[in-house]
Amino acid sequence: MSDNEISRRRLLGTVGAAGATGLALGAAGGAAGYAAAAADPATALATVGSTGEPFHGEHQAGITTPMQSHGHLVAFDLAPGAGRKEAAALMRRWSATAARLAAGEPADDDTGVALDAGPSSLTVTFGFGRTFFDRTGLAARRPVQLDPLPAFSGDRLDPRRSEGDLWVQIGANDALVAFHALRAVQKSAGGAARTRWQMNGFNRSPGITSRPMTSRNLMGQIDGTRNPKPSDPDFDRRVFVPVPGSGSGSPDQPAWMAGGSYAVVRRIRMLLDDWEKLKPKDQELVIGRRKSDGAPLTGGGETTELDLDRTGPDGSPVIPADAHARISAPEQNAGAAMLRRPFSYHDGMAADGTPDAGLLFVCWQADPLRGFVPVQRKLDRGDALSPFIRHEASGLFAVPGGADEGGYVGSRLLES
Ligand SMILES: C=CC1=C(C)c2cc3[nH]c(cc4nc(cc5[nH]c(cc1n2)c(C)c5CCC(=O)O)C(CCC(=O)O)=C4C)c(C)c3C=C
Ligand SMILES: [Fe+2]
Repeated sequence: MSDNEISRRRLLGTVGAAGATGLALGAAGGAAGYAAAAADPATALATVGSTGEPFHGEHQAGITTPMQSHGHLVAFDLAPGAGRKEAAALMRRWSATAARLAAGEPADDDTGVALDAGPSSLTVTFGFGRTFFDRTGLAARRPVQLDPLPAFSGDRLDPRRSEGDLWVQIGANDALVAFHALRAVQKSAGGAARTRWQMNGFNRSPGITSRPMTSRNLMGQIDGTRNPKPSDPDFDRRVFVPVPGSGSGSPDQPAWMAGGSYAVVRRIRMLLDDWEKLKPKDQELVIGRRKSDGAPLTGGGETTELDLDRTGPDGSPVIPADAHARISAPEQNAGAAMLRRPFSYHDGMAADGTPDAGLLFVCWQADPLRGFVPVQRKLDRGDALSPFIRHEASGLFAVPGGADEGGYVGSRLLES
C-alpha cells in the first residue's frame, strides 16, 4: 500500500462523525495532521465531501442518486481489433476503479488529484451503445430497445458527438473528484477503447439554498418538479428493467438487462439570446409554470397539479395548448414518463457569438419507446419551447444492472 493510500484511508476512516476537529486537521496539516485525525474519530470532512454512494447494488449508482454539482459524460469506441474478451477485461477494470473511487480510495497509479477529498457522492455509471454489440459479436443479444431513435424534425445532430460503443456518466459534488474519476476511467481504458466524445456539465452545489429545492436550468426555470419519485408505486416499473420471474418481467427484454435502465442523452443547446429577450410573463407561457417558484399558471405551489382544463376570461386555456409542461405531461402521452437527470453545460461562445450553453439532457426509463420517444415526438410537433432550443447530439445506451461486490458491470452479458 502506498503512503498516499495509507494517508487517504486514515482520513476517510474519520468520515461520518461531525467535524469539530476538522479544523484541527486543517490547522495541523501534513503528517502530524493525519496522525491526529486517525486518533480522533470526531474529525470529519464536511458533509458534502464525506458522503459516499455505494458502487455495488441491484442498480448502478448515478440513476436515482440526487443530482450532483459536477458531471462528465463520455462515450468511448472500442479500439480496432478489440472484441468481447477485451471488452470484458475493460468492464472489469472500470468497475474495480469505480468501486474504489466511490469508496474514497485511490485508483491504481493514482494521479493524486482527489487525495485530500472524500468520496463527495461520486458515481460512475456504465452503458453500452448499439454498436457495442456488433463490435463484440453479441448482436443477437442486443435489446430491441437499442434500435435507433426516430429522427425528429428539430434535430440538428452532430454524429461525431453522438452515440458510441460505450458510455460513462461521472457525477460528483466536487469538480476535482469528478475530474479525478474521469482521468482514472480514461487511463484504465488502456488500449481497449478510445474517447469518442466528452461533455462536461454542472448543477447547483449542495447546500446553497435555504432549503432543499428542485434545481434550476440555464433558462432560469425550476426543472424536475414532476419527475417520478422513488416512493411512487410505479417508479421501478417505469425506470428499471424488471427481473424475469418477478411477475412484472418483460418478455421483450433480455435477462442480462434485469435491474438495468436505458439512458437517452441529448445535448440540447439553449438559444439564450432569443430566450432572454422574452418578457418573464411570456417565458412562463412557454412552459406553463411560474418562473419564481415553478407553480402551474393555474395556481398553487410547485407541486400543485396542473389544471389543464382551466380557461381564462377570453376562453383560452390558462396553460396554453403548446406549453411545454402540458405537452410533456404523462397524462397527455398515454402515461409515458421518464426520470430526467440532466446537467447544465457551458462551453463558451459559439463562432456566431452566441453562448454555447444548454442542457445535457439525460433521462432514464425501462423502455425508451414508453418514455423518451413518444414524449419527444409530441414535443417535436408543437412545443412552444422548440424555437429556443436545438438538439445537437444524441445517444441511446443500455445501462445494465449494478454489480455485486467482486463482480463487474455487464458480466451477465459478457460472460454467459
Ligand atoms: C422528451 C423529453 C423532454 C425533453 C427533450 C425536454 C427538454 C427540456 N425541458 C425543459 C424544461 C422543463 N421541462 C419540464 C417538464 C418536463 N419536461 C419533460 C420532458 C422533456 N423535456 C417532461 C416529461 C416533463 C414533466 C411533465 C410532467 O410530468 O408534467 C419543466 C417543468 C417542471 C418539471 O416538471 O420539471 C421545465 C421547466 C428544457 C429547458 C428543455 C430543453 C432544454
Ligand atoms: Fe422538459
